[in-house]
Order: sequence, then structure tokens, then C-alpha cells
Amino acid sequence: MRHYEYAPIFFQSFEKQKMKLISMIPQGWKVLVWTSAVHMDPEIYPNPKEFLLSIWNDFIPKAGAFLPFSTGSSTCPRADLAKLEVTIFLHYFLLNYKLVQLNPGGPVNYFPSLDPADNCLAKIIKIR
Ligand code: HEM
Repeated sequence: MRHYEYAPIFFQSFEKQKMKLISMIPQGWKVLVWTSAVHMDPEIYPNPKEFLLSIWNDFIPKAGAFLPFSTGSSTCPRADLAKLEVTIFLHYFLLNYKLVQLNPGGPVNYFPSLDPADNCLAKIIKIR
């Protein structure tokens, strides 16, 4: 397995849609965008730890502010297929099932991506 050296390279927030690099990237290094940090940035998403569906009402993301499929040369090549699949899945799932999370409010991992620590253990109940 190849090991990479990681060092934090901080960006100022997306204030005025501009990212300003405030430290130097050594030659030959790879740079990863930590998308969780973008999606948890309170300057973009007020109260990012709260589940507020209403934030999506009329939401027009600023450049670089919404990166579920990453960006740049490693953008997910099947983002459109994935969105279609998720839409179809949710349609049937929400009409027919109820999901009851076993550990609501449990611990969340923020690195490398946002995940419930228990992998979202839940009971799935058929409602019709
Ligand atoms: C909701 C579903 C999905 C999400 C959130 C997602 C997200 C992502 C993200 C963030 C990356 C970039 C990873 C990186 O920066 O290294 C990626 C890459 C990739 N995704 Fe997806 N993806 C999804 C579904 C899919 C599906 C359905 C396929 C194929 C049918 C797919 C195929 C790929 C491939 C091949 C790459 C690597 C692209 C490359 O490195 O050139 N993804 N995806």
C-alpha cells in the first residue's frame, strides 16, 4: 500500500466565492478537497449540524459550495445516473417503508467524509 504524507493546508472560507490559499503546496504533493468541511461550513450552511430540509428551498449553490460528487478531474463520472437511482429508490422507499434509526443523535465521523459512527443502524418497517 502506498502511503501519503498529509499536512493540513488551510483555505480561507468561501467568502465572496473566492478561496485563497494561505500556505504553499510543496511540489509533487496531491491536494484533496475535504468536502465535509465545505458542507459543514456555517458561512455557507447556517447550523450545519441540524437536519433542516428547508435549507434546500430555492437553494442555488455558490461555486464550490456543494460538492457531493467532488469536483475537478475526479468528479464522479456517474453523478447523473446516481441521482436518477437515488430519486427512484427514494420514491418507492418513502411510499412503502419507514426507517427508524436505532441510535438517533449518535456520534458522527467527520473525516474523511460525514458518516454516522454506527453506519446508521436502523429498523426498516413496511408500511404498506
Ligand atoms: C449517490 C451516489 C454517489 C456519490 C455520492 C458519488 C460520489 C463520488 C465522489 C465524491 C467521487 C470522487 C472521489 C474522489 O475525489 O476521489 C466519485 C468518483 C467516482 N464515482 Fe461516484 N458517486 C456516486 C455514485 C456512483 C455510481 C452509481 C457510479 C458508477 C455507476 C460511480 C462511479 C464513480 C467512479 C468510476 C469514480 C472515479 C472517477 C475517477 O477517479 O476518475 N459513482 N464518486
